[in-house]
Order: sequence, then C-alpha cells, then structure tokens
Amino acid sequence: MTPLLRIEDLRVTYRSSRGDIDAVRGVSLSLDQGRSLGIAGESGSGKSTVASAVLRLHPRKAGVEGRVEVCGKDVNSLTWGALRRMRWSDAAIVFQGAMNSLNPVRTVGEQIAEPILVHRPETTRRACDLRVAELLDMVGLAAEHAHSYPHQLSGGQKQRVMIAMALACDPKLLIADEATTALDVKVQAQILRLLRNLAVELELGLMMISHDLAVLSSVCDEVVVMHGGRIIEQAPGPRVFEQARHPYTRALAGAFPTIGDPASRYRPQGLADDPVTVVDDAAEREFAAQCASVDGECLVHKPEFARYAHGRKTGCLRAEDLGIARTESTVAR
Ligand SMILES: Nc1ncnc2c1ncn2[C@@H]1O[C@H](COP(=O)(O)OP(=O)(O)OP(=O)(O)O)[C@@H](O)[C@H]1O
Repeated sequence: MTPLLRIEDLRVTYRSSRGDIDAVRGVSLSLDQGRSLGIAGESGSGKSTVASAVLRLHPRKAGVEGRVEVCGKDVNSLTWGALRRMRWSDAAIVFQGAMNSLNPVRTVGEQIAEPILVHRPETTRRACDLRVAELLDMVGLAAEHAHSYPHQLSGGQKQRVMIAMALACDPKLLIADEATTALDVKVQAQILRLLRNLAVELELGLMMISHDLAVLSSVCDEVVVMHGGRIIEQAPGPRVFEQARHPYTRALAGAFPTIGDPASRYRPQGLADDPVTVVDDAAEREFAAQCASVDGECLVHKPEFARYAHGRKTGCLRAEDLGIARTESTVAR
C-alpha cells in the first residue's frame, strides 16, 4: 500500500543575511492512512520546516532537496494549480495560534465555508450551509455557532473552528503544528481528544508537531524526535517515555516549563548547553558536548541511525551501552 505521506531524505536550507541555515538535514519518514505520527523536538529543531515542506509552504527562496509525496503525488514537482488543489483536498494544516488568524468581521460559518466555495465552486449555498453545520458538529460545536463572530468564542472554540476549516474539503492528511500549545491544560486535553477521535473516525493520517513529548505520546501511534534538523529517535508513541534510548529524548522527556520564565519553557533537562538551532555538519558533535552520557567516540564519529527492538530507531552511538540490543542492520538516514 502506498503511504499517505512519504518523505525521503528531505533537506531544507533557508537563505538568510547571516548565511544559510540548514533547517532540515536528511529527514525520511512515512505515514499511512489511519495512523498518527508525532514530531517532537525543541524550538529550532526543524519540526515546522518539515510540515511546511509537506504542503510546500516554505519561502520560495528556500532550497529544498529530497522527495515529498502526499497521496502518491510528488509535491515538489506539482504545478501551482495542482498544488492549490492538493492543499485542503489532500492535506490541510492547523497552525499554532491559528485561531487568532480568524477574520474578526466575518462569521465563523462564512470562514468555514470559504475553502469549500473556493475548492468546490459547484457547491450550492444550501449544500455549503449543511456542510458547515456538519463540520461544526464534528468538532463539537453547535450549528448556531455558524452565526457567531470570533470574539464571541473562547480560545478552545476558536481552535475547534480552525480544525473544522481544515477538514472542510475532506483531506486525508491533517497536520497539527503546535495546535494546542496556546490553550490551557484542560482545553488542550479536550482538543487533543478531539483530534485523536477525528483521526480514527475519518481514517485520517494525522501528523502532530509539538515540543511536548507527553502530548504526542498520548495521541500518536509513532513519535519521531528531531534535533538539529535530523531525526535522532523513533519509537511507538505510547512507549516513547519508558523506551526512550537517546539521551536527548530522555532529556526532552524530563522537560517542564518554569512559571514566569517563558524562555525556559520545555528546555530539556540535564543538557549542558544551548539548543542547536543554526545547524551544521558538526551538530551531532555539538549535541555530544551537551550530553550527560557522552564518551570519547561520540566526539569523533557521526552516529548511525539504527533500528532496535520493538520498532525503535535511534541515532545514539551508545544506545547498546544504555540498555538495548540492536536487532537489525543499520538503516540509511
Ligand atoms: N523563513 C525562515 N527563514 C530563515 N530561517 C528560518 C525560517 N523558518 C525557520 N527558520 C530557521 O530554521 C530552523 C528550524 O526552524 P523551525 O521553525 O522549522 O523549527 P521548529 O522546531 O519548528 O521550532 P519552533 O517550535 O520554534 O517553531 C531555525 O533555526 C529557524 O530559525
């Protein structure tokens, strides 16, 4: 079966006045219909760049190499017209803080209807109203909310509207990029439950991006962890905590926010240095300098990304010393 999403050796470089930034450096992953994949990592690790590449939303000047396929379509060779059709109909995205991008002077119903009317212009007004009511129901909002303005809704309700909008054209792949980060803990849990239930009911492929490993492990079948533009670990979502082998994943698992100091939010615990954001070929060694389990070899060799028991993959040279046996041969990354 062709995966819904297949990314092969993706590399994305941003051009900036301070020089090139290799934001993604050889990411490969795939996602089947009806499955959910989480992407974890600190700020600057390249998570959103992967999401942008799936919908070709990165700046035009960015350099992109590798292959991205959505529903079997090679995203980077689509014409602009085909790309427009692919967005919303094959894949849709809900961004962090997207709820604040709702137009304050248009009703919720008008805004949910917009992608339907643009992408399916043959839809009658009546059919569109029915679809809006159905979408509101799917995200747990009463049909009357179609007549509400954004300021009349809570943050959680606005995020539900954004999810309804993303689902308007029946995409098969839904990407949620930090979609619950700005919400309080209780509402966050409700939205996560909603996303998980929708993914199951509609048999979506769900890609969830978050710096919060707990959030991802509660929703996703599989979690990959990014550091410095690379995937450094992959594990089944529900077991990512107890089975984390890479010291960076373990540090991320211990991350918690400090009240009153937003800059400290979700800083991985037990690492010595600043996170790697502007990355280069030495990023693995930079991580080694931060790592509590480092030994001499880590400072010299580039770690292999290898497969271990129970569907785990990790890019830590010392994984075997740290408690697991390799079961299959090395895989390219
Ligand atoms: N449009 C851009 N132009 C230049 N550099 C960019 C651009 N977007 C991202 N970057 C840089 O690319 C790197 C990866 O950024 P990205 O946003 O993908 O990381 P992230 O893990 O999603 O972080 P966050 O959680 O903060 O969004 C960072 O160094 C970032 O500063």
